[in-house]
Amino acid sequence: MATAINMENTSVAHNFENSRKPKYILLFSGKRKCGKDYITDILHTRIGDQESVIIKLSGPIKTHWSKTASLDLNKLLGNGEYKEHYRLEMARWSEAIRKKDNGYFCRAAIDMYNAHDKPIWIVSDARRKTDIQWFKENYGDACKAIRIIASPEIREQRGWKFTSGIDDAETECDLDDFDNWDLQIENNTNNIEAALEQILKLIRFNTLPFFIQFCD
Ligand SMILES: Nc1ncnc2c1ncn2[C@@H]1O[C@H](COP(=O)(O)OP(=O)(O)OP(=O)(O)O)[C@@H](O)[C@H]1O
Repeated sequence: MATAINMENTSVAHNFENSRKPKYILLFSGKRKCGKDYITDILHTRIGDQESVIIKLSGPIKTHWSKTASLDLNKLLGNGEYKEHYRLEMARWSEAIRKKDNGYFCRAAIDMYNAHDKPIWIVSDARRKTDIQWFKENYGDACKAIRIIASPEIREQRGWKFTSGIDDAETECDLDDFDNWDLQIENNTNNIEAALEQILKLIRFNTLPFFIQFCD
């Protein structure tokens, strides 16, 4: 699903201090090809564009890095040699930034997807404990951590193939032993209605008009 991206705004979260707090932040995580994009796209459609926005924490990394290192952003966004050539360097660069400031890419992504005035943020790719920690430190109980689980067989049917260096990397494994999920949902079948219902229940989203549901 196309999500509005502010490609021009590659500076980090100037608006952050003044931004309104969202009512809910749904932090999705799960192994590759478990269906994070699939479920969050449908959820976003169900809740609506006025009330929700999808935030990809990986979104700003390439834009920021291409600026910093004076590289061709379009080539980095593609699937060719160019991206592969710079992959490791980019990973090192982003890791160094994260070590200094674990909220850097979270704030940049919030800005990039123009999330500030949407009450529900759907973060589709939490990968590290520090991602969840940063949101919880800044937004408290508004945050709900959701783990999507699919069996290895189903993930393979969806195109996953174990790749050393990716599937055994920190980005893929850091949340494997996280034990504070607000919700864990299975996504092994084509029917995701029950899963959607559980997620919507978590944020008490129902068919009442939006302004009534979210009045304090
Ligand atoms: N419940 C489902 N029913 C039908 N197709 C699904 C379902 N869940 C996921 N898929 C399909 O499986 C594939 C992988 O899903 P998706 O891209 O959402 O996974 P992901 O977790 O975001 O993967 P990655 O971590 O690699 O980005 C997609 O083609 C998607 O349409």
